[in-house]
Amino acid sequence: MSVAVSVVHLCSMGFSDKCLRHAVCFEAERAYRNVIGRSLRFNNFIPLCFRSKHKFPEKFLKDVDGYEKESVLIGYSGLDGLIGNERSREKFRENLNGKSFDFNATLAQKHFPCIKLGHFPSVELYDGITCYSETTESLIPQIMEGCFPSRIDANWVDPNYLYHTPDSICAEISDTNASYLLEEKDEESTMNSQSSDWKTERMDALQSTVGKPCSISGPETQETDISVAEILDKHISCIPGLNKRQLSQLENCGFHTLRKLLHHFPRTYVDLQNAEVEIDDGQYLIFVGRIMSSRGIRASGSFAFLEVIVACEVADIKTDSECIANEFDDIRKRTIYLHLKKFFRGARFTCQPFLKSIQEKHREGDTVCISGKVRTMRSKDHFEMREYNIDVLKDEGDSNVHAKGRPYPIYPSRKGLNPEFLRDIISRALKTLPISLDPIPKDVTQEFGLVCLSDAYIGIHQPKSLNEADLARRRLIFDEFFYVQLGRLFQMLEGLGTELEKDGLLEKYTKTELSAISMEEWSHLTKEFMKVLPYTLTSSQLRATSEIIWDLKRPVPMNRLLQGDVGCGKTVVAFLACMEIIGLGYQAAFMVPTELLAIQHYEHLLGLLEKMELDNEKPSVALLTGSTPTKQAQYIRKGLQTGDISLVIGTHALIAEKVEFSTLRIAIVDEQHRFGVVQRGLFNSKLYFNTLTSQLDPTSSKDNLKNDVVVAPHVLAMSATPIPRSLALALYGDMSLTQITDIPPGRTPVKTYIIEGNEDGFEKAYQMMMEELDGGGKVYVVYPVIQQSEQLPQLRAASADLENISKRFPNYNCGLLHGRMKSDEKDEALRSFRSGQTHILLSTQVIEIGVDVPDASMMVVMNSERFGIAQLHQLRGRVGRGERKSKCILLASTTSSLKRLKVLEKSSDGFYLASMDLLLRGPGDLLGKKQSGHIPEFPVARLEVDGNILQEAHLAALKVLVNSDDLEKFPDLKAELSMRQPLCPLGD
Ligand SMILES: Nc1ncnc2c1ncn2[C@@H]1O[C@H](COP(=O)(O)OP(=O)(O)OP(=O)(O)O)[C@@H](O)[C@H]1O
Repeated sequence: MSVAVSVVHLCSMGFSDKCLRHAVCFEAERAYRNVIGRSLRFNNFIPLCFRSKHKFPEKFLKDVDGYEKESVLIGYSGLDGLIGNERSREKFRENLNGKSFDFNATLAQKHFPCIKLGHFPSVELYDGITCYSETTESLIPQIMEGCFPSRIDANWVDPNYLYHTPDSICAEISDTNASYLLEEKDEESTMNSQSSDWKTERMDALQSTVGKPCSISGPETQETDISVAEILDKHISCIPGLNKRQLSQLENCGFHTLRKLLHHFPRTYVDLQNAEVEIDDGQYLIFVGRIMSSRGIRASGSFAFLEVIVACEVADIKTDSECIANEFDDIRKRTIYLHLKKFFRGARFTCQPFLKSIQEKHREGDTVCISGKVRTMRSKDHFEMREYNIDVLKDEGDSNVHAKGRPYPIYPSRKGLNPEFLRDIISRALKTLPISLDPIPKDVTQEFGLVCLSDAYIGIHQPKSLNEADLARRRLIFDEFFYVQLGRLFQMLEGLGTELEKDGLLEKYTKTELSAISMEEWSHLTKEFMKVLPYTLTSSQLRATSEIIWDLKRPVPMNRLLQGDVGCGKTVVAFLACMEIIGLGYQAAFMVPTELLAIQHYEHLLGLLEKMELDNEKPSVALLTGSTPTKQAQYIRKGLQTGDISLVIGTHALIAEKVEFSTLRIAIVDEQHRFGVVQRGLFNSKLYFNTLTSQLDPTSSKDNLKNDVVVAPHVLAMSATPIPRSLALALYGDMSLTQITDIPPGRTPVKTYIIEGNEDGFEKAYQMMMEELDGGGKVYVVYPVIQQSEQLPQLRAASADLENISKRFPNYNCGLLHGRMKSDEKDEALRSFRSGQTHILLSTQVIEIGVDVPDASMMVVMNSERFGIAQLHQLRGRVGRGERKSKCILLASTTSSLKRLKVLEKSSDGFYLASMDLLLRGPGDLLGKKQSGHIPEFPVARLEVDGNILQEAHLAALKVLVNSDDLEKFPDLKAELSMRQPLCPLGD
């Protein structure tokens, strides 16, 4: 007989002789440690066996009181493992006497009120002959068919565990999962072609998950009568084998549902076979090794540190050629030692208990995967790492980890959850997913080349290759964008009354040519302005202008992002938009992040306007910055208030409280990512407010009143850098995205040279500078700092180098430009450079933003290792803006950075370089870690890299809505959408 005994928490099984025979569920409240054997944990069915006849369990249960809860996996294959104590073991055998034992549960309950009784039919688990997969299948439905009392229901032990020894449990779980999920699949097969066994098993698991049958017919169909949302939002208790403690642990970490758990993505993958790499000082590398020691060391009364030493075997570089000769057999290895260090300042960190606790976090002998930046130490083969991630791996020899060469997922930690435990739980959660689970209609996923959702989850958590992980990642990013787009468009459609209006809106989005306006319909002023441009617009510029003007003619305020690579000509598009607004009789404001840029735009515009023949219609333009003299600023503000000034270009000064407009109709924000969200918001909303108050002010000129003036201004944001927040805004449906994709004709890519900053390198750079100057070019020399510093003597400084460069190039004039100069000095420096008075401009990165000197043809960047790739791309964009062939020399003073910078030699594509920048920042940051590229709504997507997926997601959302604008045809999708983007009424 088997009895279901509830001793408050978990569950266990009955057994006969040394084999497990029966499942018996019980729950036990307390843990018990160190009574029998070293690792006997918890409530291992002791009370079951002896309660009435033996002193031992009584003692055992008594001792249990006062012990804290302990995590439980019952992993004893028989009595020997269970009872370490020889005497107890004998007694136990005597008692069993070959038969099933009896246990007086009622008596036990009386004695121990914590014991609760329930009934549970005997279940054959394992008789040593039946194969596990068969039993698994037969078990799950039986178990789940409501025969459990409800509390126990959620906590049954996964039968898979019951015949494992504790040490092998983790390995086995993953092993079974791996074979379950991957091995049965043909290496060549696609993610959709799982074997039928696998399918059946997943279906069974699903059945156990949702408690009702489903009708998944295979990858070709995705019909289930259970919605995807219903499956994904199931409580995690549906994952087989979780005990109460694990459940509450997971819940405490926010993993309440399958979805939450499955969305805990690996932060990176390690190819453990290639973790042995060439070591270069200053690089981010990944190693696998074994912990040699872990010590908490008190260095002084207020300073302590933790030092963990890890020994790793790496390929011996000197013998590389021999290695190749011997193929893989004889690769010579050497051992290197990584010293992982963490420092603690403060007296409280120097006490022994603290030091002991930190050193005990790492166990000697553990195999670990470490990623971080290495620094060489004095002793040979010793490296220091101060910023690192450390993950304990399964046994290095484990075939799962090493031999198969699969990417090994590394999870970000969550409230101290053991990553190994997380990996296993996720792996079990994956089993519960049905095949081809996907709320997005199949034709959409096919059209956009996406893997189905369930495969994406498997691919991200258990990829067979990095390619598979990448496909999965792409799908998950797509979803992140798709549901936002779908939600916004859906809300917009909901807000429209008639079908006609809905069709109109969808048409606008689907046929973008309808949302542009032909040039003939531009205002007279805009057309006149076009005539004075010294060049013809590129097709991208034309399309962008047409789209913007189309929006400007609508009563609804535009909210648009104009994105284009450095030097593609965004400014002129913005000027044309201003002309259109002014031509319609309104005002425009143009905000830029630096005074230098404001002046540049102002002068550029004045130059163009001067050429216009229409004297009466010429717009009045003003410049308003922090340095504008008070009187003049007052005058300008008055002009804006009365409407005498139709266009103002300025810096943050434009958002000052005092600035009011008469009829502001467009607010342009250049290099918008340079402004904070608050500043931009202030600009947009404040202008609106001021427009209103001006209108309500009885003293303001009546002539300036427009009927529709109480409308927020149109907003046009511009950015060269595909920066996250701006694109994120573009995502929210109400902000549209316009991209300039081509560059003005006649431009040649800037030729880039990466040169080591040693004596020879400088000599070479100076020589090239001389050639350029002699050929009539102008040169920027960019420095990381203004003044030499004692702390960083290796850095070249702009001010300090002025004399040196002037001496070097006696026939040419040098200028200096940096942020600490006064506004007029800066302006003068740039003006001289532009006019050709100075030929060499020594500058800091102030020139990075928007500075436009079209005939500047060469840039030399000192200590370029101090700049990011994306930043160097922006800097480099200051040259090559005219027809003259341009060069950029990046002098790098560390050898290790030369490799990193090489990417700039090869590419001038801003998006690509942004993505390389991310990759080069370190291997640990690819997924799931919040950093500059992340915003909370998009945990996987890197907006600066994944912008193209955004566009696709937008099209897909439209496609779905064109098919069914109320989503009634796609109930699954609607349910999923309401989970991800609650469908609240328009105007939330
Ligand atoms: N269609 C065109 N043909 C030739 N030259 C052009 C064209 N459009 C713009 N330009 C010139 O290209 C240069 C760069 O233009 P602009 O400053 O507008 O670029 P941008 O996109 O704002 O770049 P950045 O992001 O670096 O500020 C300017 O000198 C401008 O006069």
